[in-house]
Amino acid sequence: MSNEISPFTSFGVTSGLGRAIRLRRLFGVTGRALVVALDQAVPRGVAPQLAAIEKTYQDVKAGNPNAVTVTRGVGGSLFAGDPQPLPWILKASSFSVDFHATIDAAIGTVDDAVRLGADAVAVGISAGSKVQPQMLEMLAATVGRAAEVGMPTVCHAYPSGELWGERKNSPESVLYAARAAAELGVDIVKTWYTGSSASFAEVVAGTPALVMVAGGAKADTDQEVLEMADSVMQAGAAGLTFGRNVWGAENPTKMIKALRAIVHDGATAGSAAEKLA
Ligand SMILES: O=C(CO)COP(=O)(O)O
Repeated sequence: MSNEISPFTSFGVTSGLGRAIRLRRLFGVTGRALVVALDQAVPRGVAPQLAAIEKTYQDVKAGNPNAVTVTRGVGGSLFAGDPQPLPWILKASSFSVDFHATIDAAIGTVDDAVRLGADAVAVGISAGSKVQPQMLEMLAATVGRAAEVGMPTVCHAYPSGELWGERKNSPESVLYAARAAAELGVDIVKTWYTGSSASFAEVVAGTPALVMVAGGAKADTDQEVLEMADSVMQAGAAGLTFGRNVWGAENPTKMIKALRAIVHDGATAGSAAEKLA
């Protein structure tokens, strides 16, 4: 046996290789990703497209996003019979429609993510909520366990707490939420768009993690969705995690292809719109 030390020598017995392989499945070699979130039923209600989750998943899959985000129940039902499932992120916490919009509760674990074959585990925090400290504890515990087993972590970090007052939705509040998640050691931070490329570039610059953006409420037109995506990528983000503006689009498959062109091929909103035709 050779005594040479190779860069791969210890990877077989550490969690580092597992984390690296999973991140590579999600972000390829470019470090960019388009993720489609299908986890809104518990926090936002059962939209018709989420009720018909099997069809919606097939439409999404046909657009070839880098991954989907789902809860363990939906993941179990979608992927068990799929010979070639998409890479996926387990949503392991949730807030609750209308009643508890600023409290994320644990609804899954890092060990579920391992058992179910997920490529990352996602937990949400509502920054500025009265129970922010408890959510930070949940996130810290998730990051700690994920590090032990080589599972990348995602934080849906929103400044949705009731304590912001007039500063809610401000670029300052978005930076705070994103930065809090990064401070806890999260790999991927997903947060709200700030409304302009310049202000979002400050969020990216102040957040030492891969930064992604949520799509938010359904936009009036597809073009608005593409313009937001273009502006987010111009700001230096690692990608998009869009839900309602993808599965709620008239043609989710075409919307994904248009967004892919922006995220992966550097297309502008104008040129990507050709893929919607
Ligand atoms: O990741 C998301 C929800 O978990 C993003 O969803 P929306 O794009 O619908 O805001």
